Amino acid sequence: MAKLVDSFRVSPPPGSVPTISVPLTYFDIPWLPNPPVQRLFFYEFPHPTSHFIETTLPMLKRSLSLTLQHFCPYAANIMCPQPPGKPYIHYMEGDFVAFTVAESAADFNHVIANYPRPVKLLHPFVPQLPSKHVTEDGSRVLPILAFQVTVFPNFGICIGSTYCHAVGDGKSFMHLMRSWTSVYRSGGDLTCLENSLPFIKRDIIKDPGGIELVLLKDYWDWVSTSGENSASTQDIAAYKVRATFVLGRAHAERLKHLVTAQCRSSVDTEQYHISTFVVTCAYIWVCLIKSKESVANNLSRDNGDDELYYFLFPYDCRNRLEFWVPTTYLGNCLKPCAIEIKKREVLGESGIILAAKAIGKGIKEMERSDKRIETMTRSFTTVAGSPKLQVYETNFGWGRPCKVELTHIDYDGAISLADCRDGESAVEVGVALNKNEMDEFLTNFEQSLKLL
Ligand SMILES: CC(C)(COP(=O)(O)OP(=O)(O)OC[C@H]1O[C@@H](n2cnc3c(N)ncnc32)[C@H](O)[C@@H]1OP(=O)(O)O)[C@@H](O)C(=O)NCCC(=O)NCCSC(=O)CC(=O)O
Repeated sequence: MAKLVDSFRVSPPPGSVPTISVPLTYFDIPWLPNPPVQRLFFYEFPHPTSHFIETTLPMLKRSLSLTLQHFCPYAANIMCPQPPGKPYIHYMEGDFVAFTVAESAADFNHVIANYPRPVKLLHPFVPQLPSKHVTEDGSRVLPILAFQVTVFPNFGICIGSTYCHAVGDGKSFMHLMRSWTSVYRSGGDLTCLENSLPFIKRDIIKDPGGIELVLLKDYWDWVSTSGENSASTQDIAAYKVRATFVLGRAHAERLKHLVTAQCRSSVDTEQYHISTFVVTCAYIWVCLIKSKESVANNLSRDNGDDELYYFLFPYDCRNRLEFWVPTTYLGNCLKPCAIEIKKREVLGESGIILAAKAIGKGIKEMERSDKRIETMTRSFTTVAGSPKLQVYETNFGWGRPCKVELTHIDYDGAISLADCRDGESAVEVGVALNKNEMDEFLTNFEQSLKLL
C-alpha cells in the first residue's frame, strides 16, 4: 500500500513551448494498442518524508519542468481522431505530466530484492495515467506520461513511471530520464543538455512502400473491434510472482564461447551474431520453456516434436536504415525480430546453443533486411527493455538506482532485460510467472549454470 501525499501537474515553463502537432509514424502506430510501459527506479534515500518534501521535491519538479521544454511530446497527449483521421501527438500550453507523491510503510529491502515476491507488491508504486477522454468531435485523447515518487521513510524512494509506448521507445524515454537527472544535478542549468538534445521532427522517417496505411488499417480494425474494451489486465497478474535473475559476465562469456565453438567453421560463425544479449535471451528462453512444459507435465520430446516456440524482440533501427535517423531521435524506431525453434531442439541437450544460434541468425538477417515476420500462433516469449538502455545510469545525485523494475511484464508474459548496477554482472533479467512455474524456473536456471 502507498498513502497519497500530494499530486501535481508538471508542465514545461509557461511560454517556453509553442503549440505543436507531431504525426505518429509507422514505427509508432503499432504500439497504440499496447498497455503502457511501467518502469520503477528505486534509490537509497535515508531521510524522512518531511526532508524529501522540503529539500528534494521542489527541485525534482522544477528540473522536470525545465527538461520537458526540450522533450515536450512527453507532456502532450496523443489525439486519435475517428477514422480516417491519423493519430498524432499534440502539445499545447497547459498540457502536463501527472506527478504524484506517496509514502509507503513497506519494507524497502524486501521491495527491491531479487528473490520471488508477489507481483502485487510493486503495483502501489506504479503511477496511473490520467483518464483517456473523448473530445466533442469524437477524437480520443490519450495522456502520455505520469510519474509517482514514493517515499519509504528513512530507507529509500521510488521514482515510478508509466508511459504510452506510441510516443517513443525505451531509448527515447531513457534519454528524457537521463536528461532530467542531469538538469536536477546541475541545479536547473539547461546547458548540460546542449550536446544531447532530442531530435523531435518525424519527417525523416521515409515510407516509400506505403506501410503506414497498412498499419493504420490494422489500428482502426483494433479500435472498432476490441479497442478500449480489452480484458482487464489486473486479474491476469493476481497470482504471479516476480524475480530478478542476474547473469554474470563470466557465465555470459562461457556461453558465447560454447556457441561459437559449435559453429562448424569461420564462414559459419559469420552467419550468426553472437553477443551477451543473444546468449542471455537463449538461456532464459530455454529455461522458461522447460519450466512451463514441466509444470504442464509435457516434457516428453516425442510428443509434438515439431511444435514451434517463438521469441520476439525489438531491433533498434537507428543508424541501420537506408535513410538517416539520428541516435537522438525521439520516437519509436524499432522493428520486431521473430525467432522460431522446434520443441525437440529446445528440450534436447544443446537447447541453449541451438536457441542462441537461432537468435543470432535472426539478428544477422535483420542486418541484411531479409528477415520475414512470421505469423505466431502461440507459445511466444517477448522482450521488454534492453541492456543497452543504461537504466542504472540515472543518478539524481543521491547515487545510482539500487534496483530498476519493469512491472508491465506482470501482465503480458514478457521478460525484461536491463544493464546491471555492478560491473561484474552482465544482464539483469526480470521474470513474472505463476508460483509453481517460478519454482521450476529457479531450479532450471541454477542447474543450467552449473553445466557451463
Ligand atoms: C538487435 C539487438 C537487440 C542486438 O543486441 P546486441 O547486444 O547483440 O547488440 P549490438 O548489435 O550492439 O552488438 C553488441 C555486440 O557486438 C560486439 N560488437 C559491437 N561492435 C563491435 C565491433 N566494432 N567489433 C567487434 N565487436 C563488436 C560487442 O562486443 C557486443 O557483444 P557483447 O555484448 O557480447 O559484448 C540490439 O542491437 C538492439 O537493437 N537493441 C535495442 C533494443 C531496444 O531498444 N529495446 C528497447 C525496446 S523499447 C521498450 O521495451 C520500452 C522500454 O524499455 O522503456
